[in-house]
Amino acid sequence: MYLEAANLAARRGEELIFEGVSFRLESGEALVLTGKNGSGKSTLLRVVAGLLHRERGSVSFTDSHGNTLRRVGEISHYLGHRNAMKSELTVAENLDFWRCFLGDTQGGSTVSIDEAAEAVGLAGITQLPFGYLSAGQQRRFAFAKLLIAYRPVWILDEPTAALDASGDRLFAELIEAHRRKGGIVLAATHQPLGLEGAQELRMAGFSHTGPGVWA
Ligand SMILES: Nc1ncnc2c1ncn2[C@@H]1O[C@H](COP(=O)(O)OP(=O)(O)OP(=O)(O)O)[C@@H](O)[C@H]1O
Repeated sequence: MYLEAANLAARRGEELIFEGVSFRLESGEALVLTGKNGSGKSTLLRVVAGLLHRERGSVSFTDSHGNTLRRVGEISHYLGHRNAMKSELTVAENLDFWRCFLGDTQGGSTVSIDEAAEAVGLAGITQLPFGYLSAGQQRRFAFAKLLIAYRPVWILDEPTAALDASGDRLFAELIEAHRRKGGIVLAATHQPLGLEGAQELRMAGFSHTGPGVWA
């Protein structure tokens, strides 16, 4: 499997945010987007996920023969700045909603809601309303969403925001486990995620971004 972006450009309002962005990730690979506030990391993630219109270029998910498998939005998890959970529903109700909504994509394994809670270090509190939880606990359960429905591509925007040191390590281990099973990861971050052999794409805003942006 390959996740490929070719010559992408995106606009927010009247402004061209970046252009000429290309990358190609194979099963098991990770690409980390870095760069200052406003440099376009979230915009690029949302364009790849199909949540924002692209000005130019293409995004594809293909097999080794170049055949398009599915649209990227259908085979990816997108974890944005916001957790996309309802405060008044319990954690279990939120995760159950997401599992039904996302369905399952062939080719991988999933875990139960209780197992996902345990995997993010929060077993036993899934009956609490999501809104009762601390910011770090909420982020952990937002991440649990990635474990209950299989998607080969994980698109993560500041995944470790609000986490303590043990949460950082936990998320890194979960991401690495996903990669070992052939998953692909695209993540924006301001702090090192500690991902083995990850490539880096430094976003520099429109004036500097071009085909030679690989660090
Ligand atoms: N809805 C919007 N309408 C217009 N401009 C926007 C909108 N959202 C973002 N922008 C602009 O797009 C540019 C890139 O924003 P983006 O959120 O992609 O940056 P970022 O690198 O993810 O920043 P941060 O590190 O702060 O999260 C910024 O200049 C921002 O002001």
